[in-house]
Amino acid sequence: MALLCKPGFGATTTLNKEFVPRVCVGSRHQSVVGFRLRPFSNARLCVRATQSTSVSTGISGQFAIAGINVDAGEGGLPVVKLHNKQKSECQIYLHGGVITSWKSKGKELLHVRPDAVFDGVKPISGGVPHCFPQFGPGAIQQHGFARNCSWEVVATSNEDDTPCVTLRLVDNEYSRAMWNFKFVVKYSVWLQGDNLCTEMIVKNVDEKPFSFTTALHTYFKADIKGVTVTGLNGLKCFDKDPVTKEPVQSSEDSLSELAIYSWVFHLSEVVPFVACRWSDAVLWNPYMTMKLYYKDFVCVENAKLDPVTLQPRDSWTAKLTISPLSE
Ligand SMILES: O=P(O)(O)OC[C@H]1O[C@@H](O)[C@H](O)[C@@H](O)[C@@H]1O
Repeated sequence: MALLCKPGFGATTTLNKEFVPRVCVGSRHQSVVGFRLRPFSNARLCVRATQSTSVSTGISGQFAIAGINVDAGEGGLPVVKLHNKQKSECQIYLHGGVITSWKSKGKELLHVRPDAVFDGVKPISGGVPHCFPQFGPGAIQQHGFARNCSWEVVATSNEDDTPCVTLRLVDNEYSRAMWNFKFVVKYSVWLQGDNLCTEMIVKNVDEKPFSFTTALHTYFKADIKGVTVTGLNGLKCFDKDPVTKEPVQSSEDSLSELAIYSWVFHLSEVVPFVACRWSDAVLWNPYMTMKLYYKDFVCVENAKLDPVTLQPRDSWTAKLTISPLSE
């Protein structure tokens, strides 16, 4: 299943037959997909995103401070761990700059695929991987190279029990061989109360313009038999499910709040939402192409699918806050 949703593009839905997996959005697809999809009011995870025009992270400080540790993780790869007094925790691997774990009050909310490799070469499949500078297939490798490059820590802070780390990725020989541009991406991850927050800033430090597409390809832990994703109503959808026979959505609206209802999240209450630079959403589950383990997660991805063009010295910023909603 792959469903790409964009705000404000009119009333039609385009179906693309190239891809095998299936769509599961709400109960309308019940008969197509062959499993039951139902919302659970006591089980909700809200994905919200906020817009920012600022290019400053406002973060400074030493690396090893209270609330922030670095360890050797799987495969001996360096992993940064954040925790706060509200019992939120997360882990970010420098390989790929990927958040592999986010726990709220002891409950894991992200999913790392069982076939994920931690060899420092291939991308780590799961958690919150980057797709940059290309989302999906295209001129360079699928989902770009940022997810299999080594990011560096450039700042840490922990003010008001808000542990934060800022990672940086800059062009190198490997990236320039595929995508011949000089760039800097800064990616900050922090825990604010129960929320997991990120800010991504892409800066053009070249002398020529460049364009990119990008996404945070988030894998949420979920029992696929009991999951519903809401917030996609009214968006134009590009549906890669060859089985779907009719448009998935029909009217115009804007991408606002996305919420995931699943057995796994024993959570409730909606969090307010503000529109974002992550203007698009991608809903994906591999279904039978990964038949051993498609049941345990749903990807709800925050994306920018229309290319962003940056002139020299310009930057682009997008923020995301993911809020578990307590009972
Ligand atoms: O398998 P990858 O490269 O990690 O990407 C995961 C999936 O990402 C989705 O967004 C794509 O629609 C799929 O085609 C792809 O398989």
